[in-house]
Amino acid sequence: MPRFPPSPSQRLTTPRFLLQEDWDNWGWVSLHCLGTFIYADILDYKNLREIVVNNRITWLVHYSALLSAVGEANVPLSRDVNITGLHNILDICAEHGVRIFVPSTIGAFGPTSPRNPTPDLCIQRPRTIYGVSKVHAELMGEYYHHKYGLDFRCLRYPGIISADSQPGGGTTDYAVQIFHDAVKTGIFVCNLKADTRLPMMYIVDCLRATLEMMEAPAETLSMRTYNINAMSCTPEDLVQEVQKQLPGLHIIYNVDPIRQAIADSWPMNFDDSNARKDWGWKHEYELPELVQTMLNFICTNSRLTHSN
Ligand SMILES: NC(=O)C1=CN([C@@H]2O[C@H](COP(=O)(O)OP(=O)(O)OC[C@H]3O[C@@H](n4cnc5c(N)ncnc54)[C@H](O)[C@@H]3O)[C@@H](O)[C@H]2O)C=CC1
Ligand SMILES: CC(=O)[C@H](N)C(=O)O
Repeated sequence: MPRFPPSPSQRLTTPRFLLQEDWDNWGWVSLHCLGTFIYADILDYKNLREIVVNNRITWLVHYSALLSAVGEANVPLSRDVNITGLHNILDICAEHGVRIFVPSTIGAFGPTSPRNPTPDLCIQRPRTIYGVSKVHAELMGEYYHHKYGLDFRCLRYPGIISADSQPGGGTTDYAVQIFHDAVKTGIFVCNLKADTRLPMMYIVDCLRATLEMMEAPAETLSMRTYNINAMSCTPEDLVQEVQKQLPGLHIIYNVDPIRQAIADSWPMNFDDSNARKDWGWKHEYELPELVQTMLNFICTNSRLTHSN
């Protein structure tokens, strides 16, 4: 078990040298203690440009966004953050020769896309402002690549499951919340139907995929935007796996119609064969390992919190 919080010398370690067990145990928590953090508004173009220039940024990973469910609750803010914010970032990167990674999502597809499986190239007509903004990001990034030579790279993530932060207002939030509630109260209220199948991935695989795609030689990339996948599961599958460890877990299904409609329009299975072929993508975590790792992390953290 790594020391937490990391010592000053550990803080100097770059993410690339973190051990697998560090990721498993502390994940982003370790990363949080490694670098300089500057609060910035993605809509403040001048300030962002100053940060990029003053810190000699060469790679920009652009994660700021409003996710699918919160986006539907505030369309103007979502449009500003997800679309205007992206424009700011693309312009700064193009102007200063900065390479850029932007995550897209299964939410970039819609009810008219093939859902089982969903390939990289097919109809994309999402019905959420989140999905529309992500299709826009994919197309704008690819356009800047062809027009200005911007090194734009993009992965469409499935629902990402991680233990060290609270879910951010997405349709796949249930798959994170279940672990916290299972450990804290033993009761979980699920806002999607038991048989809603969606692609999912553990955060460690997601971060590794991101780094591998960013490091892939340009000539291996036949596309600038790739699907990546690990597993595909329903709330029922997840509940059964968690109950193997915590048999007392009680589930109540209380479906949220907005989230359910979004989930019903998203891919059930994600075809990531191009990522596997072009730059060797391979996931490591299947559902049983994911559940075990999540429960270990949350139980250890809650024991530490109670003993402090
Ligand atoms: N978590 C998931 O399952 C998936 C996430 N993604 C993408 O990964 C990225 C990160 O997602 P999460 O960490 O889950 O979401 P999150 O909601 O936890 O984080 C989004 C971040 O954006 C920041 N933000 C919002 N408005 C801002 C502004 N005006 N200026 C600067 N920052 C602002 C928020 O403070 C927050 O830290 C997003 O682009 C999302 O679309 C894609 C697919 C799946
Ligand atoms: C899959 C995503 O993009 C995100 N977690 C959401 O549910 O909005």
